[in-house]
This record gives sequence, C-alpha cells and structure tokens, in this order.
Amino acid sequence: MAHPRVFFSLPVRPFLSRRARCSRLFLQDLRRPCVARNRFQSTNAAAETPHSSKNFVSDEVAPDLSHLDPSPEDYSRFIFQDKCRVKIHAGSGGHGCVSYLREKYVEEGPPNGGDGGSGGGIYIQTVEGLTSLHKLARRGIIRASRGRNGQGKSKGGKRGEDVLLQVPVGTVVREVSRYDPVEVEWARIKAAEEASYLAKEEKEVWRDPDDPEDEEGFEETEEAEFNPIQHDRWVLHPAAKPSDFLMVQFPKSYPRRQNIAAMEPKSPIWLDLSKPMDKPMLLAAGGIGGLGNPHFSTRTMGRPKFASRGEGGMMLELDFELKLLADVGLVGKPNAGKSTLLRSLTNSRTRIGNWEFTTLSPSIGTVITDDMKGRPLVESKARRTHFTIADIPGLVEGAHLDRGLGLGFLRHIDRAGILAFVVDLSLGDPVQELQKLWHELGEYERMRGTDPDSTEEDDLIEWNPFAENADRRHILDREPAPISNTNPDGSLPPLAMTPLHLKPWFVVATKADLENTQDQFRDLQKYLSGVRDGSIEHPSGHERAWKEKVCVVPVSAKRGEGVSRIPKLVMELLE
Ligand SMILES: Nc1nc2c(ncn2[C@@H]2O[C@H](COP(=O)(O)OP(=O)(O)OP(=O)(O)O)[C@@H](O)[C@H]2O)c(=O)[nH]1
Ligand SMILES: [Mg+2]
Repeated sequence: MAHPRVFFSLPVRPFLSRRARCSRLFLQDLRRPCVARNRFQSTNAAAETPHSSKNFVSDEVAPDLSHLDPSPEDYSRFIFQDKCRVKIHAGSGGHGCVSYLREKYVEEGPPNGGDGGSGGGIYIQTVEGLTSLHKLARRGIIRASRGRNGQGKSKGGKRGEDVLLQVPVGTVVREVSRYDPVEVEWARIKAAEEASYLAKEEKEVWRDPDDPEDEEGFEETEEAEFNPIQHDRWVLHPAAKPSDFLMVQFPKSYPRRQNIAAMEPKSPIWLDLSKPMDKPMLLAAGGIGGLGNPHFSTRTMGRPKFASRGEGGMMLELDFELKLLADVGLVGKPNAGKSTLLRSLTNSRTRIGNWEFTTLSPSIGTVITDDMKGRPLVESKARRTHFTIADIPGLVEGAHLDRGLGLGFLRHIDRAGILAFVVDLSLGDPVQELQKLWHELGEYERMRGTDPDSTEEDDLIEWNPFAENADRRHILDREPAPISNTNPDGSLPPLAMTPLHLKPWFVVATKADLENTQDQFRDLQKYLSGVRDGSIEHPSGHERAWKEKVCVVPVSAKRGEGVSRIPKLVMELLE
C-alpha cells in the first residue's frame, strides 16, 4: 500500500487555472514566514549603534505585531539635523618662561625657562551608527584647550587637550572662513619688509655717494626700522617693568607652526567623508608653544630677559552637511505606509497615524543582516552587516513648488543611495501614483538647476591636443571655482548630488492585505517589466536612467508580511 505522504506530495499546479495560480503565488509570497523581526535583527539608529541589539527571535516564536499598528502616541522622537555651521578654534600655544638657575654659590645662574606647551588640535572622524549632525550643531563653537606656559627649571608646559569631532558617514565638510594668526603674522612681516625695502631703494636714489653724512643718516634709519617693539611676540621676566620693552634688544622673530600642521587639509577645506574612518583626521593643529629664554642666549647676551609667546590657534568656520542620509530612502505619498514599513523592517519607533503628514522629519532605522556571530543572514557580495533606511515625509503633488512640507524633504530624497518608492495598492492606479512621484522628483531636479540632461552635454568637451590655446583656456576656465567664494549671504553653493534617475530604485506595493489589490499589483508588475526591458519609457523620462533590476515587492507592512524580500533586494542593489 502506498504511503499516505505520497498523495500529499502530488503536484497541485496543473489542476489550477492560470488566474488562480497567480493569486495563489501572490498570497504565498505574502504569507511566507517573513516578519522582518524574526529574520533580521534591527535597531533604531537614533537610539543605539547597529551592533547593540540583543533580542534575536527565532522563527518558531509567534511574532508580536502590536508595534506595527501602534497608537499615534507610541513613538520616540528622532532628533534630526542634516546641516550645521560650526566655528572651531584650535588651542593657542603656551608662553615660554623667563627664569634663571638659582643655587647656592651661583650668583648669576644661566637661563633655564621651559618652553610653552602646544595648543590642542581639532580632529574629525566618521563613525558608523551616527545618522544626524544635531550633536555637533548644538555645540556651535568648539574650542580645543590652550597649551600651558613653560616653567622654571627647564620644565616644559603641558600640551592642550585635543578635540575629536565625530560625524556620520557621508558628511561633507566645507570651509566658510578662517583666521590663521601665523598666516597673519607672516603677511605683516612681509608687508614690513617690503616697505623697508622700498624705503631703502628710495634713499638709494637720492643718496649722494660722495657725501659721508648721507651714508650715516641712511644706516641710522635702517637700524631703527628693524627694531620694532612687539609686545604680542615676547614675554619679559615677571618682575620686569613695561618700560623694559624699550631697553631690551629683541631678535627677529618669525612665526612657527607645529610639525603636524603639515597634515592639515589644504585650504579651503572641502572633505567628502563617504567612508568610515579607522583613524581621526587632523582639521586644525594647535598653535605651537613659545620658546623659553635659554633659546635666545647668545655670546653677547648670556642671560636673556625675554622668552617668546605661544602662537595663536587657528579659527575655522565650517559647514557640515550630510550628503548621504541613508542607504535607502522611502519615497511615497502621505499615508502610503512608509513609517509602518520602516517599523516592520527595523526597531524604529517612528510615528504612525491614519492621516497625512504623520511624519514631519526624516527618521532612520538600521537593518542588521548578520546574526552577530559573523554569519550573514543575507548572502551578498557587498559584505555589509547592516544598512540604513530613511523614512522621509510624504510627497504631495507640487512639492517642488514648496507645497506640502516644502523643498526641505525633497533634499533628503537626494541624499539616499537607493530609492524605494512606496505605493499604496488600495488607492486607485499605482502606476499613475508612481509616475506622479517620479514627476515631482524630476521637477525638483530641474528647479535646483542640476538637470543632468542640460549639464551632461556641456561637460562633454572635445579634447584636441592640436587645438589653439584659446580652446585650452576654455577647458581650464571650466575647473571648479574656489569654494571660499561664498554667496553674498554667507551660504555655500549647493552640493553636487548623484542625479536621481541614475540611482537604483524599486517599488514597494503596500497594503496588499486589503481586498481587490491584486489587479493593481499585476498592472504595476507589468508596467515595471516593460520599463526594465525598455518597451515602456522610464518614469523619469530620461533615456539613460537606471532600470536594470527594477522590480516590485508586494507587502503588508501592517502585518509584517512580504517585507523579508526587501533586505535581500537592497543588499543586491548595494553590491
Ligand atoms: N491595511 C494596511 N494598512 C496599512 C499598511 N501599512 C500602513 N497601513 C496604515 O496606513 C496608515 C498610514 O500609515 P503610515 O505608516 O503612518 O503612513 P506614512 O506613509 O508614513 O504617512 P506620512 O507619514 O503621513 O507620510 C496607518 O493607519 C497604517 O496603519 C498595510 O500594509 N496594510
Ligand atoms: Mg510616516
């Protein structure tokens, strides 16, 4: 007798009609045991670092879905800032010391003043897990501490404490202005030397070589010019009187820098920190400490009464801007279910409500794609252990004209690596909805003046090595203008972003659990396969737009069904 299992394993497909088979597949796809919380560890990036999640729920445990349909009050506030301007001050150097050895039977001991300590420097480092610049923005002015003064008995001053600025990966740092005391001092010396050279030349012209009096007069003025009193460059012994400045013959003093200043980025600063950094990078070195009086001891002046002051620290005004907000940006109309989708994929506690504009500022969640033991839950070549998703406020028609929540959040879409279009299947034609979303993005791109179609052609300059010089000049003229040229209102020009239509994208069809959504889903699927094979125009209208792996994922975010395909898809696109 045949074993009963044989009957169960008989194929059922051939007996089903094509339509019934399609709907069966659609539902199967949704009902797979695929609640993201079961399969992927996830965290809310605002609250925790990506590796801090502990609860790993196995597939057998029935999922708790209450967090996917919470009351509007059940949310945590995500403080977000994607832009800020900060002033940083490197520490000044400590002053050198004027002191002399005091010992029994040594009447006039040699100088033994210590050197001043160098000021603290300012460093920057990108850190994974940070997603907002609000901590930096809150500080406003950041100062590294000053070096301590040198002391007697040849004791050097202590170094100033350094400051480390931690910023999210994808931050762009641009210089607005700087004040470098060493540079200012060099400019002053150069101006003084030029003036003295000109005066000397003038004298030379009017001098009578046969008149010995004229010669003397010339030398006198030259000496007088080379001994200016520089209170800001020297320190005297504490017991000295101000009038002693007039008595002392100071040597020439040139401003100095610390050796590490060679590692500062070139001025004007423009850093695109798109990768995590394992070491901090120097932004501004602290001022070097002054020299103690033994440095000025000469044959004629064995016990100098002065030491040099420490150099002032540099001041930089910097603009920080997040270029990459998250790996994936959720783009959709208000109430489409973006926040619910983010909650179902991550531990984010973004606000959910059945009305438009529940989300007012971006919120970022992190999806962890390994089991914390080095084993990937999603196979990919990208070797990533996590990726971030940004829930962006809903997009309304005319958003590019500052309608809805304005242009501010269209800017956030610009900053996502991959675009996930969230389309509500229960609201009419999803194809039209998708086209409207693309239309808004296109209009926005055109408005901000970076329409790639217009610039790409300009950028294609024909290079002909035998062309006239004028042509070359034309090419050289096109080099990027120096960024220190801020706009009249002090703002910097907008950052150049990757054109939206060149970014990888996919569609998430939400609310697939509701009745009569299958036909809409099928329409959308057909439309996207047309876009993929080129028979239908890309919704952005650009010919060279990205369309290789365009697909649609049906989900019920509210029930956490179907969402497990998204991490796999994203990892594929991130490769
Ligand atoms: N039936 C069903 N309802 C859903 C689904 N996803 C979201 N919803 C509901 O749709 C409503 C809106 O969801 P949200 O996640 O707040 O929508 P949103 O796109 O973030 O809206 P904004 O923040 O205003 O842009 C809520 O009442 C959700 O419970 C789903 O897959 N199925
Ligand atoms: Mg929302």
